[in-house]
Amino acid sequence: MSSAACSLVVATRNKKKLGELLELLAPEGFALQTLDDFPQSIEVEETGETFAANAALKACEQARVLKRWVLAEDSGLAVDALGGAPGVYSARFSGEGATDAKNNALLLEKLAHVPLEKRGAHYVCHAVLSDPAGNIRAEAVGRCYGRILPVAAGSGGFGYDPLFEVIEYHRTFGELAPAVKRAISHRARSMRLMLEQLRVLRQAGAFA
Ligand SMILES: O=P(O)(O)OP(=O)(O)OP(=O)(O)OC[C@H]1O[C@@H](n2cnc3c(O)ncnc32)[C@H](O)[C@@H]1O
Ligand SMILES: [Mg+2]
Repeated sequence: MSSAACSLVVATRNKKKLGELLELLAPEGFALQTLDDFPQSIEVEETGETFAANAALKACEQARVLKRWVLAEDSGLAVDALGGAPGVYSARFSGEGATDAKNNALLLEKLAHVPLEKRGAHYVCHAVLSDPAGNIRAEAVGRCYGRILPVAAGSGGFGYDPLFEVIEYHRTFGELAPAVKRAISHRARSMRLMLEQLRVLRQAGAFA
């Protein structure tokens, strides 16, 4: 499992997301590489209207270029009072030059007059595994439910985490320990389902 041809490329340009994915996948014994290992890796445009479509674009287009197995995910926040927005636009909610701080500020502004009991939201993570030819070989979806607080709490995680209060804990992912996020987040749930499929594929010799 140690040669480059056997390895799995975890494809994301978001360092915080990459950190979480590596922590979830690394203990499972796969030889993981990142886009930093491939100077020829491309920027994939997220032109899809669904998490599934964008995850497929990120995995399959990169796989065709790299000629490697590629795992990618598209994730985001769906807010009930905003009809599911920002959704697939979560990373670019505040437009050109968006940052986590600007996105959070815009979210608070849009929910300014929404009472606490109507601030339900959930994170979604849709993961896709592509083979080196660019064919989808596995998919998995994970969700995590909570609500958007009117004031940020904590500095852990990334993105909307300081505003996202997790239903099970009544704390935001900004406040909760990384180990909790690793156990119950949308990404954790998606990766648990993906890992089941990765193990089956590995057993069948797919990565050999
Ligand atoms: O596309 P890649 O390169 O993977 O990196 P990205 O940050 O653009 O990733 P997405 O397109 O999947 O958009 C995800 C956005 O959704 C939000 N998001 C997703 N998961 C999150 C999490 O665990 N905590 C906080 N915000 C999250 C955050 O704004 C992310 O930038
Ligand atoms: Mg993106």
